[in-house]
Amino acid sequence: MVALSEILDDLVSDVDGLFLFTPSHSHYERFADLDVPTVVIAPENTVEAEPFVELPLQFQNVKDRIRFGVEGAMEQNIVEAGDDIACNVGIFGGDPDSVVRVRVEENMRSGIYDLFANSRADPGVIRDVFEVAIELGKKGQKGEPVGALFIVGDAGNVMNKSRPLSYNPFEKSHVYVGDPIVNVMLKEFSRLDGAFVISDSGKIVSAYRYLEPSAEGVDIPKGLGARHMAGGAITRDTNATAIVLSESDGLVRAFKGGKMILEIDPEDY
Ligand SMILES: Nc1ncnc2c1ncn2[C@@H]1O[C@H](COP(=O)(O)OP(=O)(O)OP(=O)(O)O)[C@@H](O)[C@H]1O
Ligand SMILES: [Mn+2]
Repeated sequence: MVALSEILDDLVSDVDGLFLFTPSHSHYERFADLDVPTVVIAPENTVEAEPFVELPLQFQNVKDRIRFGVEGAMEQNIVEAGDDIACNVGIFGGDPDSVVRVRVEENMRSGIYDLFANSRADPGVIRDVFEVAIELGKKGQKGEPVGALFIVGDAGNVMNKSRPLSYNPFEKSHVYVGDPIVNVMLKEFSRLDGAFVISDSGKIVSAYRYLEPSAEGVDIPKGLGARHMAGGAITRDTNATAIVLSESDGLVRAFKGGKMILEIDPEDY
């Protein structure tokens, strides 16, 4: 007879680190005297862990969640290419229920961490816009699916590469994304054409912008239409990040540097 734990031991043997995703206090404490470095990846550092990587969204796709943690830890020089790590994540529900062994490699970088942490706009602004797009994707506009295009950061350059489709309802206002009232306004205006332009600090600069970026060298998945092309392309032409809700498939996608970085289904959030 062989004990199961002996065989599964391979999964964690000789790892260079343990990544704990959103552990409870008691779960975290069990690893206090561990002989390998422990990194906590969570929305908030409630366990006061060091090192810690802040998770802006509870990515439902486990690969996205792990990539975010690994890329964040690479950025903080906690791990490097060639390291093997064990990731303790919760797949069904919040509590960690699984162990995934990952070899850290430079070419596994998807840009998911960079998208939130190192965009022109503040990380909180990127997260707030994601939240609006997710909410809009879940509920639609009066029950009907709706699309929306948010161009976040580097607003001066974005304005220079776009033109108004209609009068700008945000012309003289000083309103910021993340404010619940503003989120209601964004949802209301999403029924109409064009893009929202949002500044680095989250100020809504304009609605109804028709983007006119050069689409040269833009690498976006086939099958996506003009909204996604324009959103993707403006992120190559400027330092903005684009967050796009598709009316046709209901997914939220993010583009940076002319590339699609992340794709999520609002129904999972
Ligand atoms: N260059 C652009 N700038 C701003 N908005 C645009 C631009 N091109 C298209 N749109 C907006 O996107 C809407 C949908 O266009 P289209 O169906 O071609 O895009 P799509 O990428 O297929 O998006 P969806 O998945 O939502 O259908 C248009 O009605 C328009 O409001
Ligand atoms: Mn379409």
